[in-house]
Amino acid sequence: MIRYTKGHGTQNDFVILPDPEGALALEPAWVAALCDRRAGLGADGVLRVVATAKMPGYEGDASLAPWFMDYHNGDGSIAEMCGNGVRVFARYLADQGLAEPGSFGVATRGGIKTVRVPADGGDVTVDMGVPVWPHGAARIAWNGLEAQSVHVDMGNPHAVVFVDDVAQAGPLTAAPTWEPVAVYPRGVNVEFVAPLGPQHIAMRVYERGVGETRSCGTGACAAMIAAARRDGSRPGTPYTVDVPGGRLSIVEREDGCVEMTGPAVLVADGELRDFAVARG
Ligand SMILES: N[C@@H](CCC[C@H](N)C(=O)O)C(=O)O
Repeated sequence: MIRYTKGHGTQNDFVILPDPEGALALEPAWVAALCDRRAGLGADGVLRVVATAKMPGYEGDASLAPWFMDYHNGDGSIAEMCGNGVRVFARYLADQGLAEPGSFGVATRGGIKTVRVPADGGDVTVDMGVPVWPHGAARIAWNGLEAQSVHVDMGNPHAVVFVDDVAQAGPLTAAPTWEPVAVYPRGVNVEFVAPLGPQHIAMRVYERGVGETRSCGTGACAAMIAAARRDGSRPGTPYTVDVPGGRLSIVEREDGCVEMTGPAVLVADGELRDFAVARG
């Protein structure tokens, strides 16, 4: 039996799989079956909890971040970073006694992220590092519409499209396309961003490897950076990003790092049966 915990950050939901020895082989089809909302547990992605020292290919200093967040999208593909995921992962480590509440490092494919987990169960903050902006631009097409995007790299790629109202994005049931194709050789997450007030934006997202989700932490940071550049805001100016699943507070610090704060909730613990059999 494989133990799991289910959690979410602003309704971007994850199955957390503790695997300290790195013994589980997460085949893409198995991950996709687990994340299937009818035949599986259902989730936007999987967070495997592996001791950093046991993570093949990881070359960083495991003493700085003893736990590695092995993130997989709901379709089984692997992404470099997940901003909501790392906050939920940090909550899990503190909840399980694998890390002391307070400030600690989490190893990810996008480098070590420093998180702050309050002991009282309050919102979790993550230092997302320095965004790369602008990193090219593309013409995004979706639902018969087209617009120019701003590319912001948060460790993973984001195309931010400004609209007057996020409802204009329409039903995001199919992946947006882009031209020139070479701008995003590994695919891209597309954020639709509309103003709500001073330093306050709304965002909907079509996530690479998932589809439309209720929130995306790296996407919210990319949206905030694109909006702050467009507004001419100075570092240190806090922004509020409303997503369908809740609210995130984001600030670009004076040192250039982006800090994101929001809820990180654990909702259930359980044991998995054999999904290969259950699905067949
Ligand atoms: N939901 C995540 C982002 C997950 C990865 C993304 N779909 C990608 O493929 O880059 C977040 O909260 O950042």
